[in-house]
Amino acid sequence: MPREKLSYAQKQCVTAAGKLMQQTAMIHPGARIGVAVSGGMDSWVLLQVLKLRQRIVPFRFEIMALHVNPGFDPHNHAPLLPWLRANGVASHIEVTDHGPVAHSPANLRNSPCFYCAKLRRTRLFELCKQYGLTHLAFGHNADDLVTTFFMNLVQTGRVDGMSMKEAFFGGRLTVIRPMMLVEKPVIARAVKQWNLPVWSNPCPSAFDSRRSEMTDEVKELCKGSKFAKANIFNGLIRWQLGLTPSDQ
Ligand SMILES: Nc1ncnc2c1ncn2[C@@H]1O[C@H](COP(=O)(O)OP(=O)(O)OP(=O)(O)O)[C@@H](O)[C@H]1O
Repeated sequence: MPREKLSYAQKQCVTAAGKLMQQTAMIHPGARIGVAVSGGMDSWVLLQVLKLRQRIVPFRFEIMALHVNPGFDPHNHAPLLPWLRANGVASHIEVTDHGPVAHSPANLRNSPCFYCAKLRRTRLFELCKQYGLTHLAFGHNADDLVTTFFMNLVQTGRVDGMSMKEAFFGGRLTVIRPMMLVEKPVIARAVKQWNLPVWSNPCPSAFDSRRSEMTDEVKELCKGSKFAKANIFNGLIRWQLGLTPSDQ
Protein backbone atom coordinates (compact mmCIF):
# COMPACT_ATOMS: atom_id res chain seq x y z
CA MET A 1 0.00 0.00 0.00
CA PRO A 2 1.50 3.42 -0.89
CA ARG A 3 2.32 5.58 2.11
CA GLU A 4 0.28 8.74 1.76
CA LYS A 5 1.30 11.95 3.49
CA LEU A 6 -0.85 12.59 6.53
CA SER A 7 -2.61 15.88 7.28
CA TYR A 8 -2.14 17.61 10.64
CA ALA A 9 -5.40 16.15 12.04
CA GLN A 10 -4.61 12.66 10.74
CA LYS A 11 -1.15 12.83 12.34
CA GLN A 12 -2.70 13.99 15.61
CA CYS A 13 -4.96 10.92 15.61
CA VAL A 14 -2.17 8.46 14.79
CA THR A 15 0.29 10.04 17.24
CA ALA A 16 -2.14 10.47 20.14
CA ALA A 17 -3.34 6.87 19.81
CA GLY A 18 0.29 5.69 19.72
CA LYS A 19 1.20 7.77 22.76
CA LEU A 20 -1.68 6.38 24.80
CA MET A 21 -1.08 2.82 23.60
CA GLN A 22 2.57 3.07 24.65
CA GLN A 23 1.93 4.89 27.90
CA THR A 24 -0.58 2.28 29.08
CA ALA A 25 1.12 -0.76 27.45
CA MET A 26 -2.24 -1.27 25.78
CA ILE A 27 -1.23 -4.12 23.48
CA HIS A 28 1.55 -6.68 23.22
CA PRO A 29 3.32 -8.59 20.43
CA GLY A 30 0.87 -11.02 18.84
CA ALA A 31 -2.21 -9.14 20.09
CA ARG A 32 -5.38 -9.87 18.13
CA ILE A 33 -7.58 -6.80 18.28
CA GLY A 34 -11.29 -6.80 17.52
CA VAL A 35 -12.13 -3.27 16.38
CA ALA A 36 -15.75 -2.40 17.19
CA VAL A 37 -16.95 -0.39 14.20
CA SER A 38 -20.31 1.39 14.42
CA GLY A 39 -20.04 3.26 11.13
CA GLY A 40 -19.71 6.54 13.04
CA MET A 41 -16.66 8.76 12.69
CA ASP A 42 -14.85 7.74 15.89
CA SER A 43 -14.69 4.03 15.17
CA TRP A 44 -13.92 4.63 11.48
CA VAL A 45 -10.91 6.72 12.49
CA LEU A 46 -9.96 4.10 15.11
CA LEU A 47 -9.94 1.41 12.41
CA GLN A 48 -7.85 3.55 10.04
CA VAL A 49 -5.44 4.53 12.82
CA LEU A 50 -4.88 0.93 13.97
CA LYS A 51 -4.31 -0.11 10.35
CA LEU A 52 -1.62 2.58 10.05
CA ARG A 53 -0.10 1.77 13.42
CA GLN A 54 0.49 -1.82 12.26
CA ARG A 55 3.21 -0.32 10.04
CA ILE A 56 4.70 1.81 12.83
CA VAL A 57 4.74 -0.45 15.88
CA PRO A 58 7.91 -2.58 16.06
CA PHE A 59 5.97 -5.82 16.58
CA ARG A 60 3.15 -7.66 14.87
CA PHE A 61 -0.46 -7.36 15.93
CA GLU A 62 -3.63 -8.26 14.07
CA ILE A 63 -6.88 -6.38 13.63
CA MET A 64 -10.36 -7.62 12.81
CA ALA A 65 -13.35 -5.31 12.29
CA LEU A 66 -16.51 -6.24 14.22
CA HIS A 67 -19.81 -4.63 13.24
CA VAL A 68 -23.09 -5.46 14.95
CA ASN A 69 -25.83 -3.90 12.84
CA PRO A 70 -28.66 -2.93 15.24
CA GLY A 71 -31.26 -3.91 12.64
CA PHE A 72 -32.99 -0.66 11.66
CA ASP A 73 -31.40 -0.82 8.21
CA PRO A 74 -29.82 -4.19 7.43
CA HIS A 75 -27.82 -2.76 4.51
CA ASN A 76 -26.36 0.49 5.83
CA HIS A 77 -22.98 -1.04 6.66
CA ALA A 78 -22.36 -1.65 2.92
CA PRO A 79 -19.67 1.12 2.69
CA LEU A 80 -17.48 -0.85 5.10
CA LEU A 81 -17.03 -3.77 2.72
CA PRO A 82 -14.91 -2.11 -0.01
CA TRP A 83 -12.65 -0.52 2.63
CA LEU A 84 -12.08 -3.91 4.30
CA ARG A 85 -11.27 -5.50 0.94
CA ALA A 86 -8.94 -2.69 -0.13
CA ASN A 87 -7.09 -2.78 3.20
CA GLY A 88 -7.02 -6.55 3.64
CA VAL A 89 -8.73 -6.41 7.03
CA ALA A 90 -10.69 -9.43 8.30
CA SER A 91 -14.17 -8.81 9.63
CA HIS A 92 -17.30 -10.16 11.21
CA ILE A 93 -20.45 -8.27 10.27
CA GLU A 94 -23.82 -9.33 11.52
CA VAL A 95 -27.34 -7.95 11.37
CA THR A 96 -29.23 -8.22 14.66
CA ASP A 97 -32.63 -7.14 16.01
CA HIS A 98 -31.08 -5.31 18.99
CA GLY A 99 -32.48 -1.88 18.04
CA PRO A 100 -36.11 -2.90 17.44
CA VAL A 101 -36.10 -5.17 20.52
CA ALA A 102 -34.77 -2.32 22.70
CA HIS A 103 -37.68 -0.14 21.52
CA SER A 104 -40.31 -2.88 22.05
CA PRO A 105 -42.33 -4.00 25.09
CA ALA A 106 -39.63 -6.64 25.63
CA ASN A 107 -37.69 -3.77 27.20
CA LEU A 108 -39.85 -1.93 29.72
CA ARG A 109 -37.27 -1.43 32.44
CA ASN A 110 -34.36 0.30 30.74
CA SER A 111 -33.87 3.11 28.24
CA PRO A 112 -33.61 1.79 24.65
CA CYS A 113 -30.01 3.07 24.41
CA PHE A 114 -28.92 1.29 27.57
CA TYR A 115 -30.57 -1.98 26.54
CA CYS A 116 -29.31 -1.92 22.96
CA ALA A 117 -25.75 -1.09 24.12
CA LYS A 118 -25.92 -3.98 26.61
CA LEU A 119 -26.98 -6.47 23.92
CA ARG A 120 -24.26 -5.17 21.59
CA ARG A 121 -21.54 -5.39 24.21
CA THR A 122 -22.54 -8.96 25.10
CA ARG A 123 -22.43 -9.92 21.41
CA LEU A 124 -19.04 -8.24 20.92
CA PHE A 125 -17.65 -10.15 23.91
CA GLU A 126 -18.98 -13.41 22.43
CA LEU A 127 -17.38 -12.63 19.08
CA CYS A 128 -14.03 -11.94 20.75
CA LYS A 129 -14.22 -15.37 22.35
CA GLN A 130 -15.30 -17.02 19.08
CA TYR A 131 -12.35 -15.53 17.13
CA GLY A 132 -9.76 -15.86 19.90
CA LEU A 133 -9.27 -12.09 20.12
CA THR A 134 -7.14 -10.74 22.94
CA HIS A 135 -8.36 -7.13 22.76
CA LEU A 136 -11.58 -5.30 21.97
CA ALA A 137 -11.09 -1.69 20.84
CA PHE A 138 -13.80 0.96 21.12
CA GLY A 139 -13.77 4.35 19.39
CA HIS A 140 -14.54 6.54 22.42
CA ASN A 141 -12.75 9.89 22.31
CA ALA A 142 -11.89 12.65 24.79
CA ASP A 143 -15.34 14.24 24.46
CA ASP A 144 -16.96 10.89 25.32
CA LEU A 145 -14.81 10.67 28.45
CA VAL A 146 -16.01 14.10 29.60
CA THR A 147 -19.69 13.34 28.88
CA THR A 148 -19.48 9.96 30.62
CA PHE A 149 -17.80 11.49 33.66
CA PHE A 150 -20.61 14.05 34.08
CA MET A 151 -23.32 11.46 33.40
CA ASN A 152 -21.91 9.18 36.08
CA LEU A 153 -21.72 12.06 38.54
CA VAL A 154 -25.13 13.59 37.84
CA GLN A 155 -27.14 10.41 37.32
CA THR A 156 -25.57 7.97 39.73
CA GLY A 157 -23.51 10.06 42.16
CA ARG A 158 -20.33 8.21 41.20
CA VAL A 159 -16.97 9.79 40.38
CA ASP A 160 -16.07 7.55 37.49
CA GLY A 161 -14.71 8.02 33.99
CA MET A 162 -14.14 5.51 31.23
CA SER A 163 -11.18 3.19 31.36
CA MET A 164 -8.59 3.32 28.62
CA LYS A 165 -7.55 -0.26 29.25
CA GLU A 166 -9.54 -2.76 31.30
CA ALA A 167 -9.22 -6.51 31.73
CA PHE A 168 -12.26 -8.79 31.49
CA PHE A 169 -12.81 -12.52 32.08
CA GLY A 170 -9.78 -12.90 34.31
CA GLY A 171 -7.56 -11.12 31.78
CA ARG A 172 -8.57 -13.20 28.73
CA LEU A 173 -9.87 -10.06 27.02
CA THR A 174 -8.69 -6.47 27.37
CA VAL A 175 -11.01 -3.64 26.39
CA ILE A 176 -9.04 -0.69 25.03
CA ARG A 177 -9.92 2.84 23.93
CA PRO A 178 -6.94 4.09 21.91
CA MET A 179 -8.64 7.34 20.73
CA MET A 180 -9.31 8.64 24.22
CA LEU A 181 -6.79 11.50 23.98
CA VAL A 182 -8.28 12.87 20.76
CA GLU A 183 -10.98 15.53 20.73
CA LYS A 184 -14.00 15.14 18.49
CA PRO A 185 -13.24 18.10 16.15
CA VAL A 186 -9.85 16.54 15.28
CA ILE A 187 -11.53 13.21 14.53
CA ALA A 188 -14.14 15.00 12.41
CA ARG A 189 -11.40 16.62 10.29
CA ALA A 190 -9.42 13.37 9.95
CA VAL A 191 -12.45 11.32 8.90
CA LYS A 192 -13.16 13.75 6.05
CA GLN A 193 -9.54 13.91 4.93
CA TRP A 194 -9.30 10.10 4.85
CA ASN A 195 -12.59 10.12 2.98
CA LEU A 196 -13.97 7.41 5.24
CA PRO A 197 -17.58 6.55 4.34
CA VAL A 198 -19.33 7.23 7.64
CA TRP A 199 -22.93 6.05 7.74
CA SER A 200 -25.69 6.91 10.15
CA ASN A 201 -27.82 4.58 12.21
CA PRO A 202 -31.50 5.36 11.63
CA CYS A 203 -32.36 4.76 15.29
CA PRO A 204 -35.44 6.63 16.63
CA SER A 205 -33.46 7.45 19.81
CA ALA A 206 -30.31 8.61 18.00
CA PHE A 207 -30.80 12.30 18.77
CA ASP A 208 -32.71 12.35 22.03
CA SER A 209 -30.60 10.19 24.29
CA ARG A 210 -29.49 11.37 27.75
CA ARG A 211 -25.94 11.30 26.38
CA SER A 212 -26.60 13.93 23.71
CA GLU A 213 -28.37 16.11 26.31
CA MET A 214 -25.32 15.87 28.57
CA THR A 215 -23.03 16.76 25.64
CA ASP A 216 -25.07 19.97 25.20
CA GLU A 217 -24.93 20.67 28.94
CA VAL A 218 -21.12 20.32 28.94
CA LYS A 219 -20.95 22.73 25.97
CA GLU A 220 -23.05 25.21 27.94
CA LEU A 221 -20.76 24.81 30.97
CA CYS A 222 -17.69 25.61 28.86
CA LYS A 223 -19.24 28.57 27.04
CA GLY A 224 -17.92 31.26 29.38
CA SER A 225 -14.19 30.47 29.14
CA LYS A 226 -11.97 29.46 26.27
CA PHE A 227 -9.87 27.36 28.67
CA ALA A 228 -12.73 25.47 30.32
CA LYS A 229 -13.00 22.63 27.83
CA ALA A 230 -9.24 22.01 27.65
CA ASN A 231 -9.00 22.15 31.45
CA ILE A 232 -11.76 19.57 31.86
CA PHE A 233 -10.16 17.28 29.23
CA ASN A 234 -6.70 17.58 30.68
CA GLY A 235 -7.84 17.14 34.27
CA LEU A 236 -9.86 14.03 33.48
CA ILE A 237 -7.15 12.49 31.31
CA ARG A 238 -4.49 13.07 33.99
CA TRP A 239 -6.82 11.51 36.53
CA GLN A 240 -7.60 8.50 34.29
CA LEU A 241 -3.91 7.94 33.70
CA GLY A 242 -3.20 8.23 37.41
CA LEU A 243 -0.93 11.24 36.83
CA THR A 244 -0.48 14.28 39.06
CA PRO A 245 -0.50 17.77 37.44
CA SER A 246 3.32 17.93 37.61
CA ASP A 247 3.64 14.71 35.57
CA GLN A 248 2.43 16.39 32.37
N1 LIG B 1 -23.16 -1.29 15.95
C1 LIG B 1 -21.94 -1.37 16.45
N2 LIG B 1 -21.12 -2.37 16.10
C2 LIG B 1 -19.86 -2.47 16.61
N3 LIG B 1 -19.36 -1.56 17.46
C3 LIG B 1 -20.13 -0.53 17.84
C4 LIG B 1 -21.46 -0.38 17.36
N4 LIG B 1 -21.99 0.73 17.91
C5 LIG B 1 -21.05 1.25 18.70
N5 LIG B 1 -19.92 0.50 18.67
C6 LIG B 1 -18.65 0.75 19.39
O1 LIG B 1 -18.92 1.46 20.58
C7 LIG B 1 -18.29 2.76 20.54
C8 LIG B 1 -19.18 3.79 21.21
O2 LIG B 1 -20.48 3.70 20.69
P1 LIG B 1 -21.36 4.97 20.34
O3 LIG B 1 -22.77 4.53 20.37
O4 LIG B 1 -20.95 6.12 21.17
O5 LIG B 1 -20.91 5.15 18.83
P2 LIG B 1 -21.31 6.27 17.78
O6 LIG B 1 -21.13 7.63 18.39
O7 LIG B 1 -22.61 5.91 17.17
O8 LIG B 1 -20.19 6.00 16.68
P3 LIG B 1 -18.65 6.31 16.77
O9 LIG B 1 -18.24 6.26 18.23
O10 LIG B 1 -18.02 5.24 15.97
O11 LIG B 1 -18.50 7.68 16.15
C9 LIG B 1 -18.04 3.03 19.06
O12 LIG B 1 -16.98 3.94 18.89
C10 LIG B 1 -17.72 1.65 18.56
O13 LIG B 1 -16.38 1.30 18.87
